[in-house]
Order: sequence, then C-alpha cells, then structure tokens
Amino acid sequence: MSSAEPPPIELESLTKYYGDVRGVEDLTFAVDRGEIFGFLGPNGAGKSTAIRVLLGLSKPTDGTASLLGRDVTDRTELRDAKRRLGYLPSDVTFYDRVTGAAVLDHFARLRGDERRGDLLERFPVPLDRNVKAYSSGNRQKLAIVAAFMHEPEVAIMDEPTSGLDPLVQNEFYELLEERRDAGRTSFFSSHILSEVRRVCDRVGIIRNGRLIELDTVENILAEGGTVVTVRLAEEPPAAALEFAGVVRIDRRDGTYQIVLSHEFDALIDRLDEYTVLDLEVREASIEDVFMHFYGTPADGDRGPAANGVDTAP
Ligand SMILES: Nc1ncnc2c1ncn2[C@@H]1O[C@H](COP(=O)(O)OP(=O)(O)OP(=O)(O)O)[C@@H](O)[C@H]1O
Repeated sequence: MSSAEPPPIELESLTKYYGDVRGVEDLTFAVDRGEIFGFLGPNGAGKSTAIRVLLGLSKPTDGTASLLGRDVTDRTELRDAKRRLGYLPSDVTFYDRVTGAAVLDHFARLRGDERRGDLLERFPVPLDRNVKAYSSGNRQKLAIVAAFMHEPEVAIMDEPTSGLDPLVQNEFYELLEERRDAGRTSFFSSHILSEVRRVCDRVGIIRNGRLIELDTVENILAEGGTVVTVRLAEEPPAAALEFAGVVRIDRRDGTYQIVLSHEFDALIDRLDEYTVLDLEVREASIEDVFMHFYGTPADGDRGPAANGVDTAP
C-alpha cells in the first residue's frame, strides 16, 4: 500500500447512541489493506452497530467512519465505496419469491459477477429453486456468492459462518486467505474463537461499546502465558500459590489452575513443598486468553457464561 492510500476501513472517535442506549462509544481503529480483521466482543457489545454505521445503514451520533477513504455519511461517497465492497449481513434475507439465480442476476447488474461461476462451484446452491425453499445454510452460501462475485476490495461480514457446515466453513476460510494473498481486505465479527485463531491477522475486541484490545492474534496469544493445572494431596494456605509470575489462579474441587507468565522456577519451588497428584502444563489457548477480555459482568453486560462464545476447538 502506498502511504498516500487511505486505509480500507477507518473509524475515528465513532459514537452511536440509540436514544439513551449506547451502541458504540469513541471507537477508533483502522484496518489495513490485505488484512483479515476479526471484530469480537460479547453479545450487545456494539459490533453490529459499528458495522451498520460503516455500511451507511445507521447515522453516527459523533465521530467519523470511512470506507476506502470515502465518508460513509455522504451518499455519493458511500455509493462509490459500495461498488468495491462486499457485504454479508448477520440475518440473510432475500425476496422470497425469486430464484437463487435471479438474486445473483440482481447483484450482478449492480456490481458485476466475474467470479460467479467459480464461487458457485465452491459454494453450490440450488439456483433454480425459490430462495424461500432454501435451508439457512444455502441462504448463507448464496449470500457469500453474492457478496464476493464482484471480487470486492473490501468485505464486511457480520458472523459470516453462522449456519455453515464445517466443510463449507473451511472453504470460506480458504476464500478469505486467497483474498489476503491478493491484497484484499476482510473484516468480520465473530463469536467463534477457533476461526479467529485460524484466519485473523489482527483483532479488535469491543466491550460495552468501547474498544478494549487491538493487536495481532499472535501477540495476544504470546502474552497469554502458560496454564498449569495441578492437583495436590494437601490444601495449601490461600496465599501459598500466589507468587511472582502468577497472572491468575482458580481453584475448583481441589484442583488449581494457574496462569503463569512463562516463569516456572517459583512454581517448581513452591510445589516442592506439597505432594503433587496430577500436573498438566500447556500454552494458553485462544479461549483462555480471550475469556479474560470478555470478563465478568459489568454495567448491563452479560457475563462469560451468557456471552454466546463458541469455544469449540
Ligand atoms: N435499533 C436499536 N435500538 C436500540 N438499541 C439498539 C439497537 N440496536 C442495537 N441496540 C443496542 O446497542 C447495543 C449494541 O448492540 P449491537 O447489536 O451492536 O451488539 P453486538 O455486539 O452486535 O451484539 P451480538 O453479538 O449480540 O450481535 C446493545 O445494548 C443493543 O441493545
């Protein structure tokens, strides 16, 4: 990217309130060309709100949002940007009484369809059937073909893999990776941490409308530390397992789970004082690390148990 080229997606102090209800507040970040960027956060955090503003579907209360350098609140600039944009909404709705082929024809007239054939081979749908008769997975596949068949420079997607079976999900991740290799940008919200780990270069985590983390997946995981699970024959005093290097400690049914910042000496010294019945040491998983950001309930948030995060491997 030449330094003069604006970022494909840029939010600057973006704020959106629905009356008194906060959607997003003071959101600032940019997505670089060729990035696969994951937008994460618990239910109600503000992900869809930010996406709706970016697509010009919702007006910001304050701040700015731009797509490919175009101000999304300016109708002419937005129309220009949308020709180079692919969009996958969270709830795919089409006019029911038309065939899949007619849906694609409609989008082809608006934006082009040079990749229609190739994408239909990878995401096959019953083209001659009314969309009304489609399963939710087929609807989603049709939406993927519609969103990507004009080879958009930027794709914005709200939970794009919901309803897709694992093979189709995999095909979709490969599509995103090919786009990255070709310098095209992909931005999507997700609750599926395994997919974030697999495909995202960078993530932004939003909570209560505010950005609380913005980093590469690699860095976030590297800072996640090591998880030590240990079962002891004795019950150590409460403070005995709290020492330098311990980030977090949880006790459940006589088993201790200790998150360590890559320092083992103090732990080994301390365990030497007890009878160790069981010991497991592993790198923190993306679930361990991200749950920390989803955190405990706070002003109107729902807690980790209710945040809908899929922690499937
Ligand atoms: N049209 C609306 N009118 C009023 N409040 C709204 C509206 N849309 C969203 N909100 C509120 O804005 C906040 C952010 O919601 P948003 O849908 O953006 O979250 P989200 O991160 O996309 O959640 P989810 O993961 O559940 O899809 C929530 O408190 C929500 O109730």
